[in-house]
Amino acid sequence: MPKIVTLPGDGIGPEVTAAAVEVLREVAPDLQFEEHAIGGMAYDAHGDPFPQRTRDALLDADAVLLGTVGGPQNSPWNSLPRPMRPESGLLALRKALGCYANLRPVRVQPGLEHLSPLKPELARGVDILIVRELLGGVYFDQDRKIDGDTAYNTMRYTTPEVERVARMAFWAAEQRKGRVTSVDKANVLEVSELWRRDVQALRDREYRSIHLNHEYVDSVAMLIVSDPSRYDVIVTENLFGDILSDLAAVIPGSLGLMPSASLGDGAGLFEPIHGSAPDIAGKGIANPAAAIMSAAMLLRHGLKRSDAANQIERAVALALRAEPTRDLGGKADTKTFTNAVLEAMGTPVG
Ligand SMILES: NC(=O)C1=CN([C@@H]2O[C@H](COP(=O)(O)OP(=O)(O)OC[C@H]3O[C@@H](n4cnc5c(N)ncnc54)[C@H](O)[C@@H]3O)[C@@H](O)[C@H]2O)C=CC1
Ligand SMILES: CC(C)CC(=O)C(=O)O
Ligand SMILES: [Mg+2]
Repeated sequence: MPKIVTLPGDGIGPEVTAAAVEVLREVAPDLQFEEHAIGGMAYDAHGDPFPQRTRDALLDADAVLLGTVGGPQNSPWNSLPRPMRPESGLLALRKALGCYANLRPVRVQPGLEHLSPLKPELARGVDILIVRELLGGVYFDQDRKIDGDTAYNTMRYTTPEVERVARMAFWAAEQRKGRVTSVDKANVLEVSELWRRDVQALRDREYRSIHLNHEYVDSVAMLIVSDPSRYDVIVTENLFGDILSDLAAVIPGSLGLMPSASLGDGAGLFEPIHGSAPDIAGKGIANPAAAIMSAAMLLRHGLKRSDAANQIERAVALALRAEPTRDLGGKADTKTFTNAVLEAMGTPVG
């Protein structure tokens, strides 16, 4: 009986996680769920955004399903010492799980081109996988400080860190169209120079069947939305990947359509890429599709149950076709959309 640790967190996290769990219970009744605290609500309840009890629960987990963390801009959480803030709890969770590769698919399913603000001929068939390095760069480096009118953070990578995430990107590309674009800022940053050198060397040594090119992050920010079909797999460092993937959410039409899987040393972590959306939290209108599709990624990557994952993804596409959520200009709210997905799972294929 696989054990799934759920961490609903803050804001819309509990709303979208409840929807994802409902769908998982339907396709995989043998799963055992154990809910724990993370983020701002964990700080309020236990004085720690990543409490020891949550940490302990991960030890025998087969997979972790996360909602979102963080409060609105005026939240008292934002005045806490940085290690006590909700976002620090999430970073500590990722580190504890050793999830160094964050897979963020950007797909426009057939028949859903109309949800994209892009011209249909640009949106049609888009299928990009962004592989974001998740445990390094400015988010984690301890060489950081704010002192009076001076502050700094450090973007640092080592060859082993670059190679392990690049390997994940090459592995994914082998099962796709065989193309990897490595994204950096090597014209300005030494850390990007190392990144580019190491990704190229690994490709030349071990992945000669993969077509690898290198592009600058500023140019990719333009091209990913103006010519998305040029990309198959994108691999990039932590901060660039965070920003590019939110930008890429424009392609399917909403952040609410962007799931993710974070893989690495042990149990995988599965979470929507969006934040806690304080502007809509508690209203019952959050789009749960990203969380539900993250649950599908949990089944595929965490439990090796691809059939069940495909069933969920197909049902989400059918539900979106029938009635999109508010963020996509439709009328469905969290509950009606989740019910539509559950109903579509019983619909015969074809
Ligand atoms: N993985 C995580 O838990 C993340 C947490 N955050 C945190 O979330 C909080 C809010 O951050 P924001 O910058 O406002 O980003 P956000 O992603 O929470 O929201 C950006 C915009 O997208 C909308 N949105 C996001 N997800 C949606 C969904 N499922 N359905 C419908 N609309 C959706 C929101 O309503 C908002 O207008 C902050 O405290 C931030 O630090 C931000 C990003 C990731
Ligand atoms: C720590 C998170 C708030 C960073 C983020 O925006 C993300 O992982 O998508
Ligand atoms: Mg982000």
